[in-house]
Amino acid sequence: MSWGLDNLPYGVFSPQGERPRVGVRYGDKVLDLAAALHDEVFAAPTLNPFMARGHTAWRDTRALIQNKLTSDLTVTEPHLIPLDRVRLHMPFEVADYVDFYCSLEHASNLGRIFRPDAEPLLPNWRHLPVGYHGRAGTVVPSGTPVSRPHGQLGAGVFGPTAKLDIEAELGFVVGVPSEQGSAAGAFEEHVFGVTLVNDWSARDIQGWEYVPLGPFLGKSFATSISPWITPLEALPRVPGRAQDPAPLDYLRRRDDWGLDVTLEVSINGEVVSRPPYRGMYWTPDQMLAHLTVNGASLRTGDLFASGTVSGEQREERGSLIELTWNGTDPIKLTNGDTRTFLKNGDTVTIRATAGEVSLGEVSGTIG
Ligand SMILES: O=C(O)/C=C/C(=O)CC(=O)CC(=O)O
Ligand SMILES: [Ca+2]
Ligand SMILES: [Mg+2]
Repeated sequence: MSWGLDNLPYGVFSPQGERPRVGVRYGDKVLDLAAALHDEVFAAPTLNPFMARGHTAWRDTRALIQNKLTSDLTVTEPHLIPLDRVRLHMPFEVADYVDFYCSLEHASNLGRIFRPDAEPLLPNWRHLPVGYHGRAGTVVPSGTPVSRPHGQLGAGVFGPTAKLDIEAELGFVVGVPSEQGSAAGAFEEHVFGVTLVNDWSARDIQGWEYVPLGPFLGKSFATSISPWITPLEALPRVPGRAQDPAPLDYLRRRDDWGLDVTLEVSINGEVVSRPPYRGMYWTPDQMLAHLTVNGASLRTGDLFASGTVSGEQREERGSLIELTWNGTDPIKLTNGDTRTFLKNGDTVTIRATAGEVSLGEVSGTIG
């Protein structure tokens, strides 16, 4: 069965007329954890209090749920609610949101497009995972409509963006906070799980505003995440991609944190790309080490995303600016339509799987 015992992602749901609370997805049902486990932490309308409990509690709870769904199934059955009878909500309260730029292929493609006369990769790129601070307050759950942003598109030009784009990414959710000091080597201790991220981007606003401080209003209007947070334990890990030059010691990989996840991007129901996470140059443990190396502390609910996932092939690119080469080479859809950037009414859905494990989907319609 899909969404089986090896999957069990966490989310926040409410049956009609009832209060939002924490549940686990099992098949096409959601297990009401407060009722099934008699633990008030799951009566909260966000995952934050449970995520703050830490790695041992996460592991024990997962084992307990697996047990409730097998040997104790008759007792548990009444607490399984069909998904079509519930609403899904924002799964956690986002503390800070940071976005990295970890795909070598994506960074090279964007360099070629934005800076055609320079080397595609900037000199720092292979030495550190480049990132920027995003806007936590505009991270929204899947299904939230996305309004086309207005802004400056060039000198003296103001209007709606003509280059509304997507970025298919994985996001990592921090459960356990840290005091000032590096969290290098402590990924499993701090990071609770993984969500899907669509980092909507207005390329014309971005291209005009971003020098020299990086993305600002071109990306801060909305960032969508999937409703189910997949525990790290559910995800198959693989060795990270080889790195040249060898990174500094604080960025040295102490473990295999490559993740064998394949994303799938659809526009109006038609698949346009399948970006492979496995080939990402910088791995999640390196992002966490870099994020904290200056002493910055972590809070429960911090979200750090991988940056756009793009592979070597055209049909593996995780943004429209790459898929259409900044609009010069439109995508042809099977109904005869073409797309450069998004039109009003378009729905973009990003799904992801890791073997048998589904990470669900994040979807948004341009309204
Ligand atoms: O290279 C640039 O100037 C711009 C890069 C991006 O827009 C990418 C970004 O936001 C990070 C990512 O998603 O990889
Ligand atoms: Ca991004
Ligand atoms: Mg964004």
